[in-house]
Order: sequence, then C-alpha cells, then structure tokens
Amino acid sequence: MSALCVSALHKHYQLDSIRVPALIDINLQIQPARFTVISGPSGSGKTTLLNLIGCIDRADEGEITIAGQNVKQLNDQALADFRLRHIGFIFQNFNLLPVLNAFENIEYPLILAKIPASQRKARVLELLAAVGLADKARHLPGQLSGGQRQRVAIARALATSPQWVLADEPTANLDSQTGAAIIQLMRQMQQELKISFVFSSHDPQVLAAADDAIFIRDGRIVNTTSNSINAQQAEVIA
Ligand SMILES: Nc1ncnc2c1ncn2[C@@H]1O[C@H](COP(=O)(O)OP(=O)(O)OP(=O)(O)O)[C@@H](O)[C@H]1O
Repeated sequence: MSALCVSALHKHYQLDSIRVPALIDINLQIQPARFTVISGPSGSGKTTLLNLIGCIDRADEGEITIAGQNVKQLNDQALADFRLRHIGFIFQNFNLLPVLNAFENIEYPLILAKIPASQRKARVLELLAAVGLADKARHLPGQLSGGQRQRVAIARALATSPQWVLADEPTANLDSQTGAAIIQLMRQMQQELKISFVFSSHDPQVLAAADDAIFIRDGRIVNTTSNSINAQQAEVIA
C-alpha cells in the first residue's frame, strides 16, 4: 500500500466578491495502515482538506495521489468510481439516508459497486456484527442513538473494503463516553483490517489515540507529530 501524497495544494472559496483562502500550499505524506489525525481550530481548513483528499471536491492547484492514483487526472465520473472503490467517508452528522434501515444504509455502496445481492447480504451481516449492531438491522436511523448511527456509518464506510477511510470530526456530535467507544471501534477495525484511517478532529480523545497528527491553522500546516501524542501538548499547538 502506498502513502497518500499531497503537494503544493491550494484551495479557495468565493463568497460573492470575497476570495476566502481555505488551504495554502499544503504538502504532506500520510502513511498507510495508520491512524492519522488532522487537527486545528475551527475554520483552519480541516474539512476542506479531507474533502479534497476524499475526492468530494477539487483543488485549485496542486496534486493529490491516493491509492497510487493522481486524482487530478480523473474526470468527474472516473473520480466518483475511484472514490467508491478506494475511499470510505464518515461524516460528523452521520449522513445516513433516513428512509433506509441500518442494513440498507450499509448495503447502499455495495449496490453502487454492483456487488451481487447474495454477496451483499453476507457482507452487510458481517459488518453489522463487527460494529455490534447485529440486532438493529431493521432499525431506521431515527430509531437509533447517535453512537449507533455512527456505528452504521462506520460499517457503511467499510462496506466496499476501501484502502482509505476518512472521517470528518466523527465524535463531534457524540457525548465523550460514546465518542470514546467509537474511537475504540475505529481503532480496532483499523488494526484488524490494516486500513488507513484519516480523521479531522480537535477532540483530545481522538488526538490521544492517533499514530500521527498533522496540525493546521489558517489553511497552513504548522506542525506534524508521530506516535504517543500528548493531548495537552496537541491542544496547545492547535
Ligand atoms: N462553502 C464555503 N464557502 C465559503 N467559504 C467557505 C466554505 N467552506 C469553508 N469555507 C471557509 O474556508 C475556511 C476553512 O473551512 P473548513 O470548513 O475547511 O474549516 P474546518 O477546520 O473544517 O472548520 P470546523 O472545525 O469549524 O469544521 C474557513 O475560513 C471557512 O469559513
């Protein structure tokens, strides 16, 4: 598995006549099969960076190579196909489809990936069991707690066995105890499946669990650390 490489990345948003720079000359390498956190204050550019890495949005300038592919070279359809095969995404507000039950939400990316129904069922049941929701398959998102919804979202992100799983503040809408259980679950899945997890977060619990951390402020990288993050030190830097 190859590292994720970002070079000379720039992104701005246009708000009427105002140009809002969101990312300025980002250069980084994220090692595979690790738990990496992107941290920084509100508005520093974390979501923007994850959206670019996750092929949800496109950069103004610069290169992103993920799973061996320079994503700039892909047209919109190829980019969507690439994302489906190689990248799972977990959102802070879970982003589950409210009219689909837990089973169907997890099954959805497998349908998009044209996996036959017989294989889909076995895969979804395996994932539901792995996230501790074997008895909640028929529950709609509205009938699940926040932590349970995030477990469904994790299972959905893992459904197509992507090499990279990106999570945008996955514990932001959870109480600290539920957040800790979700981090533990993601850590366990990352280690068992040797997936590469990249989070954005300023949650000290997430920082403390990380192998590597990247700190951004005002759209620029200000520090990177590896292993045994001291959450207090991390908060000071961020
Ligand atoms: N759609 C948009 N239009 C205009 N400006 C935007 C848009 N999205 C983000 N921005 C701006 O880009 C900058 C980076 O935003 P981003 O959401 O990436 O930060 P963040 O670190 O994820 O923040 P938070 O922790 O609050 O979610 C901020 O100045 C923000 O106001």
